Amino acid sequence: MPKIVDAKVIITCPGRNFVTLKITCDDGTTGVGDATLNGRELSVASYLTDHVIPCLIGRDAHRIEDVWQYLYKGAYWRRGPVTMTAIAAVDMALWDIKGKIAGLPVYQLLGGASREGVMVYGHANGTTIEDTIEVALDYQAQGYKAIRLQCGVPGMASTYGVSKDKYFYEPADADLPTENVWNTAKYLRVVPELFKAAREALGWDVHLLHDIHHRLTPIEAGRLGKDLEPYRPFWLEDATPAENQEAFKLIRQHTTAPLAVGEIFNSIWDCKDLIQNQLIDYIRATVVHAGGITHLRRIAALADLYQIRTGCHGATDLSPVCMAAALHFDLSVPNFGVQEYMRHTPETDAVFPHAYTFENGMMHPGEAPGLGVDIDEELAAGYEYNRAFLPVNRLEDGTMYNW
Ligand SMILES: O=C(O)[C@@H](O)[C@@H](O)[C@H](O)[C@H](O)CO
Ligand SMILES: [Mg+2]
Repeated sequence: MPKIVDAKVIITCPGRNFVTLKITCDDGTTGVGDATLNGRELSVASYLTDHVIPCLIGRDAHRIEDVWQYLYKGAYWRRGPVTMTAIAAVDMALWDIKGKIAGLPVYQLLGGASREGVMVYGHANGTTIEDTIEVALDYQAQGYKAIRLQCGVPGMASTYGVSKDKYFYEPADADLPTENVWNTAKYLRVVPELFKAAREALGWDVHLLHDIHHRLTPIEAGRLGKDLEPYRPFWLEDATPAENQEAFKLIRQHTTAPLAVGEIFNSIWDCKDLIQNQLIDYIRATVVHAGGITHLRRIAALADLYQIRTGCHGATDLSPVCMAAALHFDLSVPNFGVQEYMRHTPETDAVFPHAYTFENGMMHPGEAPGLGVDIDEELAAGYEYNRAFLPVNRLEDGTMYNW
């Protein structure tokens, strides 16, 4: 059996911070796992270094399920983004090792391909509706079958999802949290206009998505969903903060717009009621923040009972290691919906050489044994950690709000 003899945490910052766990076995096989938690990277690095790695040394790397249960139940303090991101990194690395030793890409170990490729969605954003449509047309020309639309809000200095750079969106933009300002009424006026213009420019053969980013009350989300129904949104994401899973009942009473939630969920318990009461249509939990491939498969299996599909988070603050693992999961899971794909910069891609490919709106993890991704430690060492916080958000009167 491949015994774990070493494990280390690599922190690198090729334009943004990434945390990677690398596990080494006595036969020399190594595996990598993404452990990046945007704005809280060092918490996960410490959890791994100080509390997880000492317990890994000497264990059988093939015992993925037992290691998962050991790290989950053995922590006593269960769940939470830091704990579950650390467990996810170990899980990804062990699947990587198992695939390499078996000489198979991880998707083959998960039951093989259930489809020819993974449909992904890109991010079209712009200060104005016109700017956003222009970028969306470019994504359509690149072959994307699904495009997320986020535009600026007249009268607001900034809003979620709109960046200076139209193709690379990194919200963690300062050494201390940037203060954003929010006005729901202004936002609710512009989004229906955006979707109307998008359907006129892009037609009906492309999926259009939108991320509300936790900023509406349930009834406001019901209002927006109703306003967007004529434009057939593929989904409305994070319509309202999901700590109260019941809140989605109120949204469901008012709109048939499909709902997607879950990128900030870290376990099946966060989404169990949403799934069992069919309050959502897509579950966005990810490999890196929801306990790895092992746990995400359980979430997807529960969702499948209720015809809910996967729509994994895939922002640039999830590293190429997570993207590779996600694509193996996406290729195999029966109730796949769509995969978010915010391209990484060439700088990041150079640090994380990978086998996955993009072509004509679809992605594939490749046939390399394991996850088909690695970290170039020499290159990584050249990028010092650079503290960066996600912004905070306030209403115009100064009231703290959801970012
Ligand atoms: O759907 C998304 O991709 C967003 O919600 C993310 O950009 C999110 O804001 C970041 O991943 C937070 O780090
Ligand atoms: Mg989101």
